[in-house]
Amino acid sequence: MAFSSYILTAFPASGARIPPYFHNTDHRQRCLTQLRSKHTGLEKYIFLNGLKERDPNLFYEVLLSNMLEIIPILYTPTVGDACSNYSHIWRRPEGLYVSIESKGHIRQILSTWPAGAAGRIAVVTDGSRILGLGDLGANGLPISIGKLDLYIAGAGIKPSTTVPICLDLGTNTEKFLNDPLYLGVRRRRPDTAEMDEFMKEFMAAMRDVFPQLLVQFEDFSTDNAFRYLDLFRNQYRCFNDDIQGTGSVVLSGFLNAARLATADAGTPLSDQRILFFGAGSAGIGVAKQLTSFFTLLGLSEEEARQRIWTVDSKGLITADRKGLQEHKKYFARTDYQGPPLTSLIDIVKYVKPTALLGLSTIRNAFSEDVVRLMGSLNTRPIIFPLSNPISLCELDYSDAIHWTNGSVIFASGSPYKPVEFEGRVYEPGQGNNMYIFPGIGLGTILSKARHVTDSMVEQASIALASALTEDEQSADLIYPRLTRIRDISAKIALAVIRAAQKDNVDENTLFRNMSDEALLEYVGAKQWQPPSTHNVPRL
Ligand SMILES: NC(=O)c1ccc[n+]([C@@H]2O[C@H](COP(=O)([O-])OP(=O)(O)OC[C@H]3O[C@@H](n4cnc5c(N)ncnc54)[C@H](O)[C@@H]3O)[C@@H](O)[C@H]2O)c1
Ligand SMILES: O=C(O)C[C@H](O)C(=O)O
Ligand SMILES: [Mg+2]
Repeated sequence: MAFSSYILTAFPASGARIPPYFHNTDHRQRCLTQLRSKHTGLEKYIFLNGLKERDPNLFYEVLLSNMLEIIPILYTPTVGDACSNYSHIWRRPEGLYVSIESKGHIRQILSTWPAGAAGRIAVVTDGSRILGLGDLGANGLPISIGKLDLYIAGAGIKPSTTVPICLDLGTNTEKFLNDPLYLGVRRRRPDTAEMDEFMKEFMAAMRDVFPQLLVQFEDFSTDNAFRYLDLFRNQYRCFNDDIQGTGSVVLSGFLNAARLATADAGTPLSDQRILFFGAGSAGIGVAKQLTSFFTLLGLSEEEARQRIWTVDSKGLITADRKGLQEHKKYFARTDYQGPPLTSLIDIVKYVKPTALLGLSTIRNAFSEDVVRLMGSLNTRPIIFPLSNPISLCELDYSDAIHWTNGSVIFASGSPYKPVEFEGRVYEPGQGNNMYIFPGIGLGTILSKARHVTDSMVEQASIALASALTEDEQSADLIYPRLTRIRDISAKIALAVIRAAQKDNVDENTLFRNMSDEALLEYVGAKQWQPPSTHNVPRL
């Protein structure tokens, strides 16, 4: 709906109440000025939320033309504040809550969603590990909404086909249970048996109500993230963003980073030694995906595994450790003899990594001595502090540049600003799954892939890595600039569709005979654009 017709619908007989020169002004600019007048990120988030409610098309138009400014508000880092405070800032219903108390009649709850069978993509969280902020319970909904805004802005998914969902299964965070304004059910989280029953009913009901839906699991605590991905990935059209999306985006950045590092050092690409600090769903998801970096170069799975080391809160993960969680076993080292290695600096001295990746939620864990050591071991050290939001990031960009004299190849999970050092401006990368999931979603939806296969995720990664322009390459970037995300998502979608075809999971086989060029054009044409509002001033 154009803005002027929106005004007339929202305020019948408002003709005379619209200021006489309103149409001579650019209302998008007015919105931006109002946004910029807010002092805190949370106030900006609340303002944007109100704008979206008043006029969704205008909201998306403003978002699309100001992505660099607005994405960090709707998404990491500010969405972290929005989640932490959601029970207090809540203003209106904007997503679907499915409560554990609805077990037995989940289908009826899902059927209340207005778009019904039109739903194509749902982001589902249970709020148990929102970013690195822990168990936020029913406050987790904004993460689903923020991801879907990226689907809309970044891939051109039609807003009315998106379904943001928060599963309200209780919380183990005492503070919320004692907060009179807390919006969720007041109970602790269920045990595995009760949660399994709930999840199985939920997924079956989702398919009944939304037959064409792709489900993105988001920010489930690590054990459940792996558990439900394993349980459902061959049965439903679904994927886990923290495991697979993050794996894919980091592989992509790593392909470009390793090329840069080895070109400068004159060493073989396959000589990479990768150290993971943090071994949860994200750390292990990325580590598994990074084995493809080596297998794509012709190494065996076993050789790839040997080039990866993992660290958790107890130190270097070794196979002899008692009670090791299942997901940590694959990368547990069998070749380390000696007392447990617990401090990061000792681990770096022992491993001599070419790359250090952080998915630990520990702020500033990459201390000056660690970063300087990485700089002395490598001509171009690869350091990716990937924990979100920024308040939990392992290393600030400015420190990374200063402590390595500008030699670092850097990507963080949340955005940093460029840094000037000794007369040169350095641009950070953002290694965030937001570059990948919109394209994976778009490709999966268009091809109606029955499942999201490993090769769809891997090809998405390669497509992203190959999307750098000459200009971006000459600036030493490892990810494309975010302003190009729509084009990039279309290219990723193309790669995902081709992989779905190879794996024979594409229910829509119409694209099989189309050339890449024609298919890319088709995908681009499918991307939703907000209908332009009244914005061109009539002067
Ligand atoms: N950049 C991205 O796109 C992206 C994607 C997904 C997750 N993440 C971020 O990754 C982080 C981790 O997510 P997760 O789901 O794996 O969480 P998690 O809680 O399961 O994992 C955290 C890991 O860090 C380890 N750890 C904790 N304290 C430590 C310490 N003092 N020293 C060493 N290791 C320590 C834990 O043992 C665990 O293995 C979060 O901050 C999340 O926001 C980023
Ligand atoms: O949400 C993000 O910014 C990335 C990722 O999914 C995370 O959990 O941190
Ligand atoms: Mg996440």
